[in-house]
Amino acid sequence: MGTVLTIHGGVPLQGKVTVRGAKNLVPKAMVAALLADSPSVLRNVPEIRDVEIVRSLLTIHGVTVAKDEATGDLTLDPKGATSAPSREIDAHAGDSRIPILFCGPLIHSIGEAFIPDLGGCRIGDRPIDYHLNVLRTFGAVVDKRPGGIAISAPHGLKGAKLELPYPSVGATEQVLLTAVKAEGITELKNAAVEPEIMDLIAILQKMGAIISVQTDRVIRIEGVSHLSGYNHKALPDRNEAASWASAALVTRGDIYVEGAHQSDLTAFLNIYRKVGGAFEVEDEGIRFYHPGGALKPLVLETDVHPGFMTDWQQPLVVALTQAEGVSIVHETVYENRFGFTDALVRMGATIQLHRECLGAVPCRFGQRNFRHSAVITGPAKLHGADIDVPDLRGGFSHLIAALAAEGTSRVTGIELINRGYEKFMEKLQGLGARVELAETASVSG
Ligand SMILES: CC(=O)N[C@H]1[C@@H](OP(=O)(O)OP(=O)(O)OC[C@H]2O[C@@H](n3ccc(=O)[nH]c3=O)[C@H](O)[C@@H]2O)O[C@H](CO)[C@@H](O)[C@@H]1O
Ligand SMILES: C=C(OP(=O)(O)O)C(=O)O
Repeated sequence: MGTVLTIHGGVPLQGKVTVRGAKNLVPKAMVAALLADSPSVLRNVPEIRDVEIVRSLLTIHGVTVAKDEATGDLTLDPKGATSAPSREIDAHAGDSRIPILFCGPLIHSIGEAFIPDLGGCRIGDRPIDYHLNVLRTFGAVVDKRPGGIAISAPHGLKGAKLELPYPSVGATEQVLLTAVKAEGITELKNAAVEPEIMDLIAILQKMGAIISVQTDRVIRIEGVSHLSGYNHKALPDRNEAASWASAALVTRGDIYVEGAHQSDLTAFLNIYRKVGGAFEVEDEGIRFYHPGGALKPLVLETDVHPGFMTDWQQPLVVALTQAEGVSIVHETVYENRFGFTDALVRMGATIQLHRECLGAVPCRFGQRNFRHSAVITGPAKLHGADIDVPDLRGGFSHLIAALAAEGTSRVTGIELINRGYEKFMEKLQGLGARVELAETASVSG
């Protein structure tokens, strides 16, 4: 049995969608609740799979997670925190990237952690060497075991001077979640400063942490011995907002994204305007629309914040297939994030991948045989196809390509999209998309 989504293309998406708390913040805020000695309340929580995974991981570690059915708010009470049965931890292997962030909080609360093998999008190797190196510098002992890693700190966790080789989001969060209760002062150089990290810092500060964000990617943390629960409204999901914005452009539609927050999307909005999209910023959201006429090609590089976020790249590439002329996209964050373009080419797009850095600045992947630059020639007439969703953003980009295409597409593997897009079927239907879900006995991709 499998679920097949049938999409009849050619309908401009029009209407309103609401984005709630960010996938890249909410699960981490839930992990932070483990650091407290009283309950936390998290608001604006989306119904996505990554939240369910972390809820389950917290629950098996003795944290009580209660959901207010009317508001969706979560109350997380860590007072019963304890080791989890390995069988139940193993069941979470391959689920998401968040478990690695349990290391510091679990050591602080119960003295040890067992972290199952990670999941998340397959868009490169996604090693965890930075995470393990910073944990070791704090004094943790890391033991690789079949199915995961065991971590403990027989002599406690102590603040340290650290520098990341690259401003990794997850490794910066690892440092924050560990340093807040480590003994002494931690200084992190080359930290990531994405808005979701700033929101995590806001949460930790509400809990009683002492953290200063200094110039040039330096974060300084003074460890404290106790933290209290927080009450926090998660920042909205800027990546989902950017996805719907691209959907409006690709389908020549008009979508008001309630919850979209201008200052978290500055780099995206500049590119959106340059490619020929229009937007109107309101207090509660942003209206994104295709103003008519031809889209313009451009040259674009993904980067860490405040640059153009890598998770915005895939849906925007679909818009670039409709621009008049040649666009270049240089992916500098992940070495293997253009796999999704194969399906776009099958749908009629002209996209060539190159190993060279086709950007202003050579990146880490230049001489290493990774096809991480894309040349997109438009406008291309897209036609429907059978597609198997490869990953979260790639999958969303396939959906919007199918929505713009002539004819019918059959999409499998859409469960992956639930990991980051809340109620996307309802949202698509609300925007006028002609989509149908069906269960089938045999699925051909
Ligand atoms: C759940 C979550 O928040 N996911 C986001 C997070 O992923 P995530 O935190 O996994 O991404 P990172 O910022 O850590 O990764 C950036 C780069 O650093 C490399 N690296 C990272 C860690 C490490 O130990 N070693 C190493 O080499 C990665 O392979 C990648 O090339 O930030 C990414 C970059 O903004 C986003 O695309 C993801 O949506
Ligand atoms: C890469 C992504 O997520 P994750 O890090 O959870 O795999 C994403 O959200 O596009």
